[in-house]
Amino acid sequence: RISPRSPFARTAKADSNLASRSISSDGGQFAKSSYDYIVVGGGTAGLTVAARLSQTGRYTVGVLEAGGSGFGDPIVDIPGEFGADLGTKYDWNFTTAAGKGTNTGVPSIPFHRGKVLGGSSALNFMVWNRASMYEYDAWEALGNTGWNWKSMYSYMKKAETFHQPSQTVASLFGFSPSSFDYGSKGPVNVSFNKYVSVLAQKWLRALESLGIPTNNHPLAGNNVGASIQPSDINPRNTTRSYAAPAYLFPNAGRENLIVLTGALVEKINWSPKKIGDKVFASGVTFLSGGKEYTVAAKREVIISCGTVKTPQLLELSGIGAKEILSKAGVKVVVDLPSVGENVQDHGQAIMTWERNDEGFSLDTLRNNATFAQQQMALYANNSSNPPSILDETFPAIAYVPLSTVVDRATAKELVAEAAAHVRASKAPFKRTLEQQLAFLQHHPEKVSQIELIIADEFAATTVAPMPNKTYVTLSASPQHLLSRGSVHINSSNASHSPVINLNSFSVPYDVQIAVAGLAFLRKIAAAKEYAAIFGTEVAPGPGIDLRNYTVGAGFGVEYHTVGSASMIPQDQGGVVDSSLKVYGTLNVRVVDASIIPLHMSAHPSCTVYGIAEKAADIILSGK
Ligand SMILES: Cc1cc2nc3c(=O)[nH]c(=O)nc-3n(C[C@H](O)[C@H](O)[C@H](O)COP(=O)(O)OP(=O)(O)OC[C@H]3O[C@@H](n4cnc5c(N)ncnc54)[C@H](O)[C@@H]3O)c2cc1C
Repeated sequence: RISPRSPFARTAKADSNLASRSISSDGGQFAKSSYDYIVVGGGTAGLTVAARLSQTGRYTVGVLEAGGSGFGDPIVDIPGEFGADLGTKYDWNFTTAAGKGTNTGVPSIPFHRGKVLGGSSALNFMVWNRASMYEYDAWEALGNTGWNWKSMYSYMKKAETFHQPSQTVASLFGFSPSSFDYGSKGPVNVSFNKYVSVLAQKWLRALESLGIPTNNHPLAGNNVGASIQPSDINPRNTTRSYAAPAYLFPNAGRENLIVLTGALVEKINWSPKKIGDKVFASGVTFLSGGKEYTVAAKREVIISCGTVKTPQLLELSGIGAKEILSKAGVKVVVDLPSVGENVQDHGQAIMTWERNDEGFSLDTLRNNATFAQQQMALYANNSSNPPSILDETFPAIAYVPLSTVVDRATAKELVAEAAAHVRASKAPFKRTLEQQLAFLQHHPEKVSQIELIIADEFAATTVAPMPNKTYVTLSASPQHLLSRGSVHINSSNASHSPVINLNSFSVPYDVQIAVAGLAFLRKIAAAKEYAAIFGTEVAPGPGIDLRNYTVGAGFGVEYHTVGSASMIPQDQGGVVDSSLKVYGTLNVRVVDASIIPLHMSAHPSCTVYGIAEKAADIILSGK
């Protein structure tokens, strides 16, 4: 199935690039060469760093990706199909561990990660945004010179090309973006939805009526307030602009960039030579077509497997806590106890209502086959008048401080509770908690604690949608949980999933924030702008205890996992240094969302591209 508007459906050049030897599934052929850089994982960060390293022409780059290509598949390409590729062959289909200890009762949930060229950028919901400047500056304050807002802003801009919305779209949203806030020459296309739902049209006014100011520059270093946000969508053909079409397909003809799909890397191989007590990677071992191969790296091995598989690969290669490795039967190469620790995600609690208005929503695609066909025809024609509902994602978002969702006295009590937790914490990551506390104490109105989103569809997990009904969903997502989770191996087999312990609500403070956010959603539902739209609340529904719902049946996360190979000084619990080199190694780096030491109030993909852009410059500068 090829999407009617696949970015490359009609370009002979791209087809010949794809057919060229640059992208293949022939493991034997791939292993015949050695590469200056081997990049493990052809996902968001992996394809970015591979494209930039090969761009110079000086180096050969070999990328090993476990998944295949989603090239032209409508469930990947069509924005309004977001979510349709979850649970498919493009997904690792992990499951989280059920909560234990103080987290008891939090259920195990499906945990999605991309297993496809482009990785999770092919699966995500295309929200394109950045956190506040304070949150990036906190990475530098943790001991990472040069990792600050100024630098990250320029690298995030380097990754993107911004497209202005049409006048009609801008006036429907009630918002005119400034192109100065964005980049103009990068591979990822960033634009505003062409289809503007009635919910999004009323968003800014509804939130203003609740005291949340409109922010017209949410991607320029201050994200607090209600805003209309862009998505990583190519407006020329309204297709997802993700790492594969942005960084790989246009460069797939490069002789020095070779990509192997269907290749599961099992471990890093070590040279017998050491320098001091540091080990040197000679290459990797991988499985392809049922056979095992080794391939040599002349300069470096770069791990870009994402927050779940990166710590797994490090541990399978002998880098990790010796107790965990020994238990799984893996020989210790570098005893680095922080691998797989410091895992952070954004929690997510949602409320769904039946709609009283007669309008369409994304639910109508499910309810009405004629409507679905009409919308697909509009989509295939790239119609802008009227636009197709399949052009829609999630433009209406707000980032808010604690003072929005609780009164001043409660906010003060919550900050005191957070401070007590941080003071008592003995975790090696105490400094990350202290930085987090500084957000609450020193920048209470400038660093957002909760994200609010409105969605034009049913999204509840505790009940099923009724046929022929349409729905509206609101979500509240705590952005700075104090809880920390882990990802570790319990087997030496690379095909087995690691144990994902999100541990999301193990600190009572986190539960209170999530519940306060959830309760605030009812205020949005009651805003006069939405009076004609919001009907009966179907989830959680009247009478359901919000706390039990948040940590029980309604538990969810935003799949924004970071931190499992944190960039922090080694004596404070780090896995990589500020040049992204793994401690104890001479030539292994991690380049992906795992290195983020402290979570931010943003959807991470824009930041991950920025990290990979910066990493390429660090590597090329010889650091
Ligand atoms: C459902 C969902 C919704 C999301 N929504 C948004 C959103 O709207 N906006 C946003 O900004 N972010 C969103 N995110 C998060 C964002 O997509 C990720 O943070 C980001 O893409 C992670 O990039 P990465 O490079 O770290 O990992 P990935 O992009 O996941 O790349 C890792 C790659 O490594 C490969 N790999 C792993 N192990 C191996 C191995 N052993 N051998 C070979 N290959 C391997 C994988 O198959 C994958 O291709 C969402 C994520 C999900 C899952």
